[in-house]
Amino acid sequence: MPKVLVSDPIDQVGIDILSQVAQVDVKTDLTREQLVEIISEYDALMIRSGTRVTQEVIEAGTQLKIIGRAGVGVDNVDVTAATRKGIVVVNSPEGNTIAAAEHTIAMMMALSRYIPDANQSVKGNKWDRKSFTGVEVYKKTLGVVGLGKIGTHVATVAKAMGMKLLAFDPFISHERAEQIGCRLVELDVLFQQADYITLHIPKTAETTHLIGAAAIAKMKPTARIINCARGGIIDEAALAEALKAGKIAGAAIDVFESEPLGESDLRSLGREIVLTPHLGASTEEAQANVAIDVAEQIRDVLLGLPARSAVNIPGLRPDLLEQLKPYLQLAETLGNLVGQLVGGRVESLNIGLRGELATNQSQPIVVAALKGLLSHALQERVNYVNASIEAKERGIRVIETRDASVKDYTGSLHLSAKGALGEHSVTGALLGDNEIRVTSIDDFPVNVPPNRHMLFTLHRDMPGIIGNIGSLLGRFNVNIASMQVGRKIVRGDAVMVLSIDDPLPEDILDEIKKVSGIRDAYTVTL
Ligand SMILES: NC(=O)C1=CN([C@@H]2O[C@H](COP(=O)(O)OP(=O)(O)OC[C@H]3O[C@@H](n4cnc5c(N)ncnc54)[C@H](O)[C@@H]3O)[C@@H](O)[C@H]2O)C=CC1
Ligand SMILES: O=C(O)C(=O)COP(=O)(O)O
Repeated sequence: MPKVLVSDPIDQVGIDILSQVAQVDVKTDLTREQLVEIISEYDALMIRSGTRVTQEVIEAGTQLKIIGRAGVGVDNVDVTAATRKGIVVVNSPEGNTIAAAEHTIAMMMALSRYIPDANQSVKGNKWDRKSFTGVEVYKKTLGVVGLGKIGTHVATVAKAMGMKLLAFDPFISHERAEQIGCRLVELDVLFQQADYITLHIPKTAETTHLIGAAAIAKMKPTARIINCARGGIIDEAALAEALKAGKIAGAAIDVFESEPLGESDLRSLGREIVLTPHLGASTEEAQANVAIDVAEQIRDVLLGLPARSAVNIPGLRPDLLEQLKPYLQLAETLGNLVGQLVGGRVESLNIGLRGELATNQSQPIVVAALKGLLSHALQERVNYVNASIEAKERGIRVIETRDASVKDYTGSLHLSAKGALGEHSVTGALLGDNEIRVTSIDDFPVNVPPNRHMLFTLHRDMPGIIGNIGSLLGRFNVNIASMQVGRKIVRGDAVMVLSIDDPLPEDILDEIKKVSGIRDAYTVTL
């Protein structure tokens, strides 16, 4: 039974799903050293934002197949290191959207009405009404930085509260922003005009310290900033300084440069700051959502199925994945086949997408073909995660061509590989019931289902060859399951494709090559 380590607090519903297929160990207080020490026992790791999955952890995780982040941000995972090792990293892109957006609105209101300090005052047996006169958000301008899933929900709710909306997001169109009711502006304009600024962007090199002294200097003295996205997008020292000096009116912060928050000037500020310990996703509903979402993906991957929200498998959107699954299988099979026909090092792979396939997103198909191509050499070390990197590192040139006009099958795939030992091509298509058919070998037409063990010959189309090969295999007790010949012209060159029940030993292959009229012979194991 596979083993899953859960190293952050996860809703029980997720543990229950995992327990159906794996031994689940919940250990939420591990030190970095302890994690590195035990991770080699595990096939999967399930985390939230608390566990740092460093390169060291990934290197030590020799059995790891998947890292599941029960939430959105994967900045605590070295995704590059995981990708290199073929470890799938999955998250739950939508499970906590509402929770994070509602926390943002709660923070905005708490900040505007000084609720945390007023609450503390009453609990401290005071009845102070003077110190907590707040401000309304109605008719104020909210600047949303990052109009993705959370930013959009925040904007929608804020609009219903009567706020005017500005947004900055270089990856969103004006039309999309308008649909949400936001005016898309440059960041400086947002800084200058907004009464409230809320951040909903990932932390990247570009967004680190996006809000520092220079940005704050552009803001209104009445501006209030909310960060429920990621620590480090705000320069905390500059923020504390600006609040102390009254350069802006307030800040509500859920996420910090270093978590848990250590000694910080932010702690010593008064009612102008509201701090929560990374609670954006902490609702019962969100925790159930993300636990189910990620546990199901871990379960699927452990069962050999694809994950629906892998962050390091390029181009595999869940809806597309479902639609493309049979074609991915086709691409992988043909990649594997052509890779073995070429043998040795492959220099280039031409991928021809025809018919319906030419109109689809090609990246997953390309990845599947590369996975197949490399699988003979790399076995289980290559998967959908690292196939592109492995191919690139081997210097394999990938060329894609599309031809939607080919109509012989709904969609067909033509792979042509060139290597140090020669060049070969295969074409394949799916029948109505998604059964794979190889429809050409080296441009000779055939119609064969792939078989675990196959023998291909290139020979002169002349009487006696088929009989000779048949009796030679018979002599060596090799059972033929099916046989087909493809030729372009009578008495020209031809290919023979034999499905055989057992692998063909090398010495028999050498015998076959000696048969008169045989130009070449290849065995393939799929
Ligand atoms: N406090 C908490 O507990 C939680 C925090 N989060 C964080 O909230 C953030 C947003 O999450 P989602 O809305 O789900 O992500 P998303 O991917 O749907 O949206 C992010 C948006 O940021 C935009 N963006 C990227 N770089 C940008 C830049 N340099 N300037 C402006 N816009 C940029 C993207 O175009 C995208 O529209 C993430 O950092 C996530 O980790 C998410 C859930 C809970
Ligand atoms: O989903 C995210 O990005 C979050 O920040 C939530 O973090 P958490 O799972 O609550 O540690």
